Amino acid sequence: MSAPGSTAIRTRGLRRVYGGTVAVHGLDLTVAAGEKFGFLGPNGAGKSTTIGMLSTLLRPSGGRAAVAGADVAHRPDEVRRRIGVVFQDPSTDRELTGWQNLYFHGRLHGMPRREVRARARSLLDLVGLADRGDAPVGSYSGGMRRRLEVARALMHRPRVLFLDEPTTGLDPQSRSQVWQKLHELGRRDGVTVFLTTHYLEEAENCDRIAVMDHGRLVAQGTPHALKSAIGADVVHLRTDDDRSTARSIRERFGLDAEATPEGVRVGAADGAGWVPRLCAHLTTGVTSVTVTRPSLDDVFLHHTGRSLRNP
Ligand SMILES: Nc1ncnc2c1ncn2[C@@H]1O[C@H](COP(=O)(O)OP(=O)(O)OP(=O)(O)O)[C@@H](O)[C@H]1O
Repeated sequence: MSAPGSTAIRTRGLRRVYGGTVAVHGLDLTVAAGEKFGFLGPNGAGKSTTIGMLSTLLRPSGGRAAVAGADVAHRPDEVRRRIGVVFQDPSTDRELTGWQNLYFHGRLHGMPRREVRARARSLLDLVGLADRGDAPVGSYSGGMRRRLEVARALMHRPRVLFLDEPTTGLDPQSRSQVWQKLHELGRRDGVTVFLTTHYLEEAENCDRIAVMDHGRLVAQGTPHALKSAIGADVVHLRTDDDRSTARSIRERFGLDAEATPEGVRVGAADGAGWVPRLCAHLTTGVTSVTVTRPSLDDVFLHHTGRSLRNP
């Protein structure tokens, strides 16, 4: 549990070079405690390298990073005690039961037996595996194994959870189950979640997003702000009198409104927020309103030239 308003992750000029390749160029990132932070980028952008440095598996070539209050280069053991990590490839032991996987992880972290038992049961319950805890992991589905990995990463009560593509390869139902559990965790324990993903709906679920390309940060903000920044929403209206409605919108709001054969078309920065104000102003009858927003895929395409779905 972290104090509200505190910083969970802070990097300044963080850099990693592999031989002649600069994988991460001077990254400046600040993630608040309790945030769900999405780290997006095309293949090879430097996401895994960044997670590797933040989780102390890779030594930075330059710059600084502090995670859960400890410096990754100077106090890596402290960082490790305070974080949980779920990697792209499953790493739970298939021969052991779900409960045993959690138990051994807790013991490895020096937790007392009694606490480990109670915590393992409660986490199995949290991730919806209470009735399968005594079955070997080899008998689990992909989604169940993923949820077990999240539970295991949480055993030692980390303050920051790193998830590298936590739901890749899962069906939509398992993905939404994993997400539901992550939301519950955020609400219950205030754990900071830092994740990479290629799924739009997962990115939408984040409080804030950073987009990385070629080792550099190219955009960051809330999903809403990022979408608003790349262009206006389009508001379509069907009215009793499209011409006079379009004129009235232009005069009253100074927006680009046009009467078309399909109705009135208006460009507005925050369409959904503007429509109530519009309705309060209009004297003509409105029969329908549609607001079309730029998607996060549009944001990704705008900043990286590639689609998030097909990086
Ligand atoms: N061990 C390594 N040795 C040399 N180059 C590496 C190594 N690991 C990564 N790189 C290079 O560093 C850059 C960043 O790779 P990284 O794996 O961090 O990207 P990523 O955004 O996580 O990509 P993906 O979405 O494919 O996992 C790439 O150019 C990659 O080829």
